[in-house]
Amino acid sequence: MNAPVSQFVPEPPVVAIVGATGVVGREVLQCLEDRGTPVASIRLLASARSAGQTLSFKGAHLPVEEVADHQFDGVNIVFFCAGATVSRRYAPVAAKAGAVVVDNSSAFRMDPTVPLIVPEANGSQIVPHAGIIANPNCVAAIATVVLAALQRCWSISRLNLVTYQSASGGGAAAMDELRDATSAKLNGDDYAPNAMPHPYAFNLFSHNSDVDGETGYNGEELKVIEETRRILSQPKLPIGVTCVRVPVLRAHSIALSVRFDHFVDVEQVRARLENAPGVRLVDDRDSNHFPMPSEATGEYDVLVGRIRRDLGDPTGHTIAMFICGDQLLKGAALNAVQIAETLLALGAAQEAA
Ligand SMILES: NC(=O)C1=CN([C@@H]2O[C@H](COP(=O)(O)OP(=O)(O)OC[C@H]3O[C@@H](n4cnc5c(N)ncnc54)[C@H](OP(=O)(O)O)[C@@H]3O)[C@@H](O)[C@H]2O)C=CC1
Ligand SMILES: N[C@@H](CC(=O)OP(=O)(O)O)C(=O)O
Repeated sequence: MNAPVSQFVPEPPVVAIVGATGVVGREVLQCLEDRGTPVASIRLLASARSAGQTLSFKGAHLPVEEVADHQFDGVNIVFFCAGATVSRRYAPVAAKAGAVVVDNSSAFRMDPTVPLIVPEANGSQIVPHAGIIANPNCVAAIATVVLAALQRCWSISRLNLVTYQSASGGGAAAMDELRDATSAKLNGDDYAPNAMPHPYAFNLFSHNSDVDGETGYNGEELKVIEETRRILSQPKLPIGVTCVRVPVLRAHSIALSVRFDHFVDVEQVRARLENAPGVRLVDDRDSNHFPMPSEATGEYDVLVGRIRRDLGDPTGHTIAMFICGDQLLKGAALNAVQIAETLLALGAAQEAA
């Protein structure tokens, strides 16, 4: 699939966001502004439904236009945030026009010619002239920030994850549904689920992706397994995972058990994570204060705590922990912007050489 563009990304680049009106697209725009990422100009693209709207960037009101092939002419970096179907249709067009594509969808993540990147884990795999770079599934992205830090010290032999995924993982429509269904329930009104398959207010349910009839795993779980293996470069790593949708508006949580090849001291794990890039320790046993979605929301770092030996493994080789990350940021927009910033740094280094 990948036909790498030949030139380096210039600084400041011309940027486009496809799906700019969605929850991820809006966060990409906000991240670019908040981080002061160099940008020459920005083209905001979405479906015909949103053409004519405006979004604000650094105090200016920028128009949203309908995506079309010609919109990628002269663009250096395109963030795709509009789902796999749109990425499959337009990402090759953008790459062919000379842009580097940072794709938030699942369309190309398992294509061996497309790098699948979490900068803290495998950022060194970013090549300055890649045509398409894939941004992972949000659970895989958040988990691998923590796992890569551990993997650099100790070899990992097995993983088990249980997720508690927020409405924001389902996009703007799922967030609206959680708000509206909760308000209806509190008012004693009926509410028919629409964006989600089950009642969302004061309830939780197995992740809303399709279930594979043979394995019993749903699509989200299979993505977490495949993508985590790929990012960690451990293609056969045994991983068990159960993904659950919970009535939290924003930020995903993960109960994670990591089995190592040998005995690892809990304090060493804590010390390692305390100094890991993109990670913040929230691990206060005395006050029972551990990671929570309410405290992860809006944060760039992944919060980690409840670090303890997993008593379910009689060998003592397994460490359990609890993680919360704002998946609209580290699981999507922030990760994508970090990839773009790395491309700019590589281009600048090349120019200086
Ligand atoms: N939400 C999350 O936590 C994460 C999401 N992702 C990925 O990011 C992508 C976007 O998700 P999210 O922001 O949550 O979704 P939203 O539903 O909030 O937004 C979807 C966006 O895509 C646009 N869009 C839809 N159809 C088309 C089309 N035919 N042509 C052009 N634009 C279109 C919409 O535009 P319009 O307003 O005009 O309808 C809107 O801007 C998906 O690929 C998702 O898998 C990845 C990691 C995490
Ligand atoms: N992982 C998101 C859904 C999503 O956007 O997944 P992906 O980017 O892997 O298609 C969720 O919470 O449901």
